[in-house]
Amino acid sequence: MPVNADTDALDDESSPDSDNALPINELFYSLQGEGKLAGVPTVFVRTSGCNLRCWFCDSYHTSWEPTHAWMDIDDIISDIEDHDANHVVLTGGEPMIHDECVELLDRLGERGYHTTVETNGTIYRDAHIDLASISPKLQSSTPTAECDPKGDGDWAERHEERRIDIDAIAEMVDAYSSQLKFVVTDPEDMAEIEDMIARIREATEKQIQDDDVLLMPEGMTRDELDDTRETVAELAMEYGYRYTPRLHVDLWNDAPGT
Ligand SMILES: C[S@@+](CC[C@H](N)C(=O)[O-])C[C@H]1O[C@@H](n2cnc3c(N)ncnc32)[C@H](O)[C@@H]1O
Ligand SMILES: Nc1nc2[nH]cc(C(=O)O)c2c(=O)[nH]1
Ligand code: SF4
Ligand SMILES: [Mg+2]
Repeated sequence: MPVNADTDALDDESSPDSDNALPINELFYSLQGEGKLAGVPTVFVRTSGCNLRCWFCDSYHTSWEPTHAWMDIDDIISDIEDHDANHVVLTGGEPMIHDECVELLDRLGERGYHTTVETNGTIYRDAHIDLASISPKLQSSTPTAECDPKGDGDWAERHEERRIDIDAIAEMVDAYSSQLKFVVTDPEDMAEIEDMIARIREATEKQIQDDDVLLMPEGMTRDELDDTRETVAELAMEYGYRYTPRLHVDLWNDAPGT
């Protein structure tokens, strides 16, 4: 049976038919919308289940109310191969909570795919990863009662305890090419970002360049991004970090499968 690193991660009691399966919320072909590879045609594999609960999570049905079908790794690879792309993004939810993501990534690597993993940086795994796209979660992501989409703040304490593991982030930075992609909700986030980058730099053997650090405006829809993107672009110029758009939101708003 697949083992999840976190028992809160999957609320659904359904179980897979085989040992080599992952809970998949969606699999689709689009353009990479975020980060250094924005614009590259990519197949997205979205696992279900997360060890955190950001109030703003744009993938609500992988975290707050996880839904999925179990898919054998063979079938996931076969669906990926139906698309004419050599980039694959493994995302979620939090893909690294699942042991089986290692086999999927290694098999994609053997087939010559470029793999990006979108991760919150709390769990390190040794796997074929061409780009670790690490998005450490700031205090402003915590689902307090005022912003919790379920309205009760029940997850605030667990989220706060788990959201940062500097050693896990440093291990990823040492092992893989990486980018650090911070969701910015407000200029006040910058102090925490600066502090976190200093702590990660101290913990790694690698040089983290300023343009490996990306600021991404918070916003699930074009309207929401209209309120945040310019401020975040100006913060990127002020601090010398890189700005990343949310190209898929600019192009397709919050349409499913984009
Ligand atoms: C849904 S998460 C899945 C991967 C992993 N759990 C993580 O958080 O990095 C994919 C990416 O979307 C970002 N994200 C989620 N909700 C967002 C929002 N409302 N605005 C901007 N970025 C968001 C995350 O920070 C992450 O970089
Ligand atoms: N087009 C597109 N690009 C993305 N890059 C990271 C995404 C994610 O949800 O992890 C994402 C996504 O959901 N869509
Ligand atoms: S860590 Fe990622 S998937 Fe989990 S709640 Fe936050 S944004 Fe959503
Ligand atoms: Mg997304």
